[in-house]
Amino acid sequence: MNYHKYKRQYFLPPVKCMDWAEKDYVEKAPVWCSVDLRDGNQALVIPMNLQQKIEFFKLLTKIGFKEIEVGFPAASETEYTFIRTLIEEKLIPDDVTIQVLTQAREHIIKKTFEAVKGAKNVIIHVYNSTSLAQREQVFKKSKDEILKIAVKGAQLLKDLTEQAGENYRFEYSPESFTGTEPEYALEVCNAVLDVWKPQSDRKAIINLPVTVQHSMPHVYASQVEYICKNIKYRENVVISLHPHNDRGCGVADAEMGLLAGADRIEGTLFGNGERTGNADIVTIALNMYAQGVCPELDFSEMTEICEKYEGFTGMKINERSPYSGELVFAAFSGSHQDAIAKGMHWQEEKQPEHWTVPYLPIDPSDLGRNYDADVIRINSQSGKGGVGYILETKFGLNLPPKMREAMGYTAKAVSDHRQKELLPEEIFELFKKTFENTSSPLTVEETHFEKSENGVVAEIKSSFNQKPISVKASGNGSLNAVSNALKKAYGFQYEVVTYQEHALEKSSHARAIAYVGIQKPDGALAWGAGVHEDIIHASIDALVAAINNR
Ligand SMILES: CC(=O)SCCNC(=O)CCNC(=O)[C@H](O)C(C)(C)COP(=O)(O)OP(=O)(O)OC[C@H]1O[C@@H](n2cnc3c(N)ncnc32)[C@H](O)[C@@H]1OP(=O)(O)O
Ligand SMILES: CC(C)C(=O)C(=O)O
Ligand SMILES: [Mg+2]
Repeated sequence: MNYHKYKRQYFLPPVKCMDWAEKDYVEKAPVWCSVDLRDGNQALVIPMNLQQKIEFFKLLTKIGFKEIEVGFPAASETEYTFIRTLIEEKLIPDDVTIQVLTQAREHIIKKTFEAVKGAKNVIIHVYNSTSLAQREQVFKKSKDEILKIAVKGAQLLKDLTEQAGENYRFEYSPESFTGTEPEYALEVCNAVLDVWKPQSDRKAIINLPVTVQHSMPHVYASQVEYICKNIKYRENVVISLHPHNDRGCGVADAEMGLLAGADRIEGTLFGNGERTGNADIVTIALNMYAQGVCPELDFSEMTEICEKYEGFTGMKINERSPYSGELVFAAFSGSHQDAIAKGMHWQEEKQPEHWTVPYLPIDPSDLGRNYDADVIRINSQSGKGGVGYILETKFGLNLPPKMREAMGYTAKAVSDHRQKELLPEEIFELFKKTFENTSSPLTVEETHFEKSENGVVAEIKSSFNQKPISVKASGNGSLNAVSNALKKAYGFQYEVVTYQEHALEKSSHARAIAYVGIQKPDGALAWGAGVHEDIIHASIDALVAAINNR
């Protein structure tokens, strides 16, 4: 591959800007602006239709966005009609500002103003490209000429707003900022601001787009910090970021840009957007949330948000997409399941107010996700912790620790053999099939007990490999007496080393489950379980099943 073909296309600020490095997390939510609805930015193969856009807009307001870029009205009839519909049908909540994008060209700006007539809160966003590549190759204009395009556009926005007697807010983007010399981008932005003369009650937005990502995030942070420190009217200017994701660093650019002093983020749900997408607002917001900072957006109904988003856009959320993907809370590997199950118990008992459960950066239930379905999932990588957790939480079975281990290996082997995940019901069936076998080769058909001086005498009718036998033996309890009778009848050699029981249901007719572990002369363990309303019956079934499992 011919890497000589490429060179770095970004420019560092003329002075070192590193204050961002002193901060380690984003301390407060930025102003969020969703750019999910502008077709040019979304680059969907089939752009959304009017109804889908309206529903998407409603979803965005429900999540809590207060600024929403609703389109580029001069770009297409659908975008124009959508904006008109929002306004004419009064679908814009009073506390939501719509934003519209326009090139710095007179007829396009005029069409944009027509589109927003009658709207209460509007941001008119004007842009032109300032990068070296675009100046040389596309516009074929000098720095001064490019600056004049921006200033002319800014002036027209101001004039048309005054003529309309409106109070629209303005945004300017030096498009391709990341390929622009920072001092030149600053000069252009300052020239635009000199036209607008922003006030505290009508701040201007200067948006620094990562139109194409050319550098590591810390370079962008330095560029942003340079603009923040040197822009005129800083107190009346909102510094906004619009990172795309070409190097896979859209979220990192947004976060580091905020550390560098920015106030606002333009991005999209799940990082959709042209080419590799925009900064993913879901991730940025929930990264904050996971560090105890209120993101001021509500993703508590994530499953519904995902379904709607996929329906509107026709895009698919990747299973590994942070916080939202189907698999992002799933733990398959045994040690992780073990740690999560223990962590959740610890959380409940010791620290309900703070979440530190291993492997789960946030509590899945905060996003409406379900522990049973989403977290502990069983395949060949799973172990006793996960299998035990499923049996306990879904089916009320609290296995002795060593039996959990045996069940864990059984489930793992089946999953490995079938090369598929085992669902909770399949695990339960496997448990019953493996540990509740009271029919072959040993069966116990009848038991009678009498109290004796030292305990109990059991008389049993049983058969082993279809050979029936009746035998009597004593023991210190019923199970011990039956066990002694079976040893006497068939010469079995084992010791009962574990016996555990618990109720399965809460009613007065509750069935009980008994677990029996026996140890063979070679030290190996075998396990059985029995379920019955009578606990003695349950324990004998468990013993028989353990013997059958030797
Ligand atoms: C990174 C971004 O997301 S930028 C925004 C992306 N675009 C959108 O979202 C909307 C989609 N765009 C469109 O549909 C079309 O470009 C339209 C409707 C806006 C304009 O269409 P047209 O005028 O027919 O064509 P086109 O955009 O190719 O025009 C190019 C001309 O505009 C000039 N131009 C391009 N951008 C700008 C700008 N921001 N400001 C001023 N002039 C510009 C070009 O230099 C070129 O000039 P020339 O005719 O002298 O060569
Ligand atoms: C119009 C601008 C902000 C844009 O979408 C980009 O540069 O990516
Ligand atoms: Mg963009």
